[in-house]
Amino acid sequence: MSADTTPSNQEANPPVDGKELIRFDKVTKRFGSNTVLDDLTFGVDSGKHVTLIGPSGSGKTTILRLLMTLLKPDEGTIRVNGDYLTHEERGGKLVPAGEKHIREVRKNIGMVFQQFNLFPNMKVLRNITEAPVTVLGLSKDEAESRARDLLELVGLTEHLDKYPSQLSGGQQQRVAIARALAMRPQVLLLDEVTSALDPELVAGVLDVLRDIARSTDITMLCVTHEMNFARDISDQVMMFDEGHIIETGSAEKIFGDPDHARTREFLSAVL
Ligand SMILES: Nc1ncnc2c1ncn2[C@@H]1O[C@H](COP(=O)(O)OP(=O)(O)OP(=O)(O)O)[C@@H](O)[C@H]1O
Repeated sequence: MSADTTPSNQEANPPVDGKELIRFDKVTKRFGSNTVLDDLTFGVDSGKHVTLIGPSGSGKTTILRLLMTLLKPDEGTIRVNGDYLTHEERGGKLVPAGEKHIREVRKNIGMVFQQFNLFPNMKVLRNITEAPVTVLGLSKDEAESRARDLLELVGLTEHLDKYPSQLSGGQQQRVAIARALAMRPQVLLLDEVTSALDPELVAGVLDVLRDIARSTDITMLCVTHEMNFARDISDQVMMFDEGHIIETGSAEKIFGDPDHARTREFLSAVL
């Protein structure tokens, strides 16, 4: 990692607003000569539902992948709940984070992908209990009780004994949502979770997510092309274009009366 990615030691115990859960500070991400995120700074408050919108290739998924530590920023820092994702404090100094630190921070973050990524050789119940048992150290009984509650929430109680291949895409995606929530993360990242579904299965998955947004205090970061869904659940919408957030505001503001011409152009193409 280059020196300029290391925050100054003065920032080792940064004053993080009690309500702020996620903070990107001057984050730049490049793939070769392609600068995908350019000196990006933003924060997300705890409990908020934030939707990232913008043209294809504008860097939305890259934000989620950075938060999952599937990618590392070339410059800048990312904090979740005050903890640096890519650095840790050792002997009063901030140094590049080790695997253990990254695993700890990651426990706070759940992600649901476009492809459901379930374990094909495990039944539904085990798909949901596996990580709580192996990563969090829950007993099998505790994990199963948590999984049963979540299966009820996503409307799949009667399918707990099936393999993923015996379920529809929409049902598999609802299992993936339950699996992410079983870790009780503070943040749920949703990356185009309905894009791979047949159109008739989309509504069921979005309804489950609407329910979760309404009934839990989880912080959500959502990349979606489903603009009606975005309008329904979002406390805040961020419009991305070429690696920058060009406009952000309430769903009412962004969908109803955006300031930026690029936002109007984008929305008129997708709405
Ligand atoms: N692993 C990678 N290697 C090289 N380039 C990448 C990689 N991942 C993403 N990119 C590039 O980064 C840019 C931003 O991609 P990203 O997936 O974040 O965009 P997006 O806004 O989510 O787009 P979409 O709406 O199409 O999913 C694109 O130009 C993409 O080709």
